[in-house]
This record gives sequence, C-alpha cells and structure tokens, in this order.
Amino acid sequence: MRKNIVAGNWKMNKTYAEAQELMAQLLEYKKNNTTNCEVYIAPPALYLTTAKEVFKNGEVGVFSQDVSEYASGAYTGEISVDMLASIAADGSLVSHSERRTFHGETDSHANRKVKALLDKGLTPIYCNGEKLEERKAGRHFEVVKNQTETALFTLSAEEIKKVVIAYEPVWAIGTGETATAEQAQEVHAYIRSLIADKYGKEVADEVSILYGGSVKPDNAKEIFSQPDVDGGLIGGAALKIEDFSKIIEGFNS
Ligand SMILES: O=C(CO)COP(=O)(O)O
Repeated sequence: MRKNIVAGNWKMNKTYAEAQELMAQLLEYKKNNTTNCEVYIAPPALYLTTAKEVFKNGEVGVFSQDVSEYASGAYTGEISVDMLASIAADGSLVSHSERRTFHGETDSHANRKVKALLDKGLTPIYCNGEKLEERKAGRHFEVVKNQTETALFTLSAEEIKKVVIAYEPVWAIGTGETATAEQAQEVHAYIRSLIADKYGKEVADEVSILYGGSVKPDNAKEIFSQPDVDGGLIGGAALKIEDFSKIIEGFNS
C-alpha cells in the first residue's frame, strides 16, 4: 500500500551505547510529535532485537540492512528471513548499492531476496539506481529499467504492491550531491510507469517509491513534495536526531 515513509539506513555506524541513545531519542520524538509519514530504521543487525524492544508498540518500523536469499544452513555471516520474522522485524533493505559494490550483489539476488521476504510477510525495501558514468552517458532510464524488471517483474500484482522501492542514484550517495527534485521526480515517474505498463496503473499507484542520496533537512521538503516521491531513504542524516527529525518534518506542511 502506498505510504509516505522516511527510513534511516544507519549503515555500519554506532556502538551499542550510541545506538541505544539514538533509539531512545527517536522514541521520545515519536511520543511528542505527530508525523505525517511512517518512520523506519535499519540499524546494524546486531541491534535489531534492541530496536524491536525499544519500539515495541510499532512506533518505528525495524528493518535489517540485508537478508539472505537462502532459508537456512551453512551461510556464515548471513541472516535469514525466518530469523527476521522470529524477532518481528518489519522487513529488510535489499541490494543497497553498497551491497552491490562491495559484495557483488546483482538484481538476480535482489529478486530472490524480495521473494523470500514477501513469502514470510515481511516488507522488502528494494534499492536501485544508476552510477555516475551511466548518468553521464544518459543511460539512467535504461539502467533503472533493467534493474527493476529483473528484480521485481517475476512478482504477482499483489506482491509488487507490498514492495517499497528506493531509487538511490549511486553518484548521490554520501557525496553531498543530491539529485534535484526534478531529477528524482523524473526517475520515480519512470519507475512507476514501468510498473503501470506491466501491472496496470492501479497497481503502480499502490507502490511507495522513496528517494535516497544526500537527503538533508534543507532539501527533504522539496524532494518529498514531488508527486511520485513517497519519502526518503536517509543515510548520514539519519544518524543524528536533530537532522532526522527535521527530515521527517519535511512531510509536515
Ligand atoms: O545510501 C543511502 C541510504 O541508503 C543514502 O546515504 P546518504 O544519505 O548518506 O547519501
């Protein structure tokens, strides 16, 4: 179902004490403020159970940063969908660009991970986006099309409605260089049109598409105001309550 979402991807940051502090600040913020969007965090896997305890009434959705495509077994270092379900995690990021760059993940992996999550009733936040040289060569639409089709188009209409897509142009991640609101809208509208062509407009209108890449307090509102942008996946600015809360408030008019 289409929702406004602000999700914080903590990546590999924070000691346990620091993570507990930020979770406590976020809980306090949620208790004292009405937000016009759902708020999710994806802390390091080690802290997922703590996050579920802190946000025990579902104040903030708790997501893993990655999940295995396999059900169980000899996959050292991996976390399964059953494990996530067993702590009542809400879902997982899938194929973030850093998983693609440093761990060789492809959209075929993404496809199996998305399916595994959906089969357990968990929400995938599927990440895609072009690299700088692809953007410079004007190939961003083609790249995003291939990614989206390979990762998602084996799903049924009912399944794809439950997927959250995060368009994160790689050149905008952690660089301070944000896509303009127009650039984000253009690609988001394109992704939605791909889904509409395959599954119909009604289905496409149900899918939440988030933008990620150097979203900050001062640009969030403009980006979120675009018709096909349903929120953001936030990296660096999710690590401080002052910044993250201002980004959440990008949805307050
Ligand atoms: O990769 C991102 C979120 O998943 C974006 O990171 P930054 O917000 O730090 O650019």
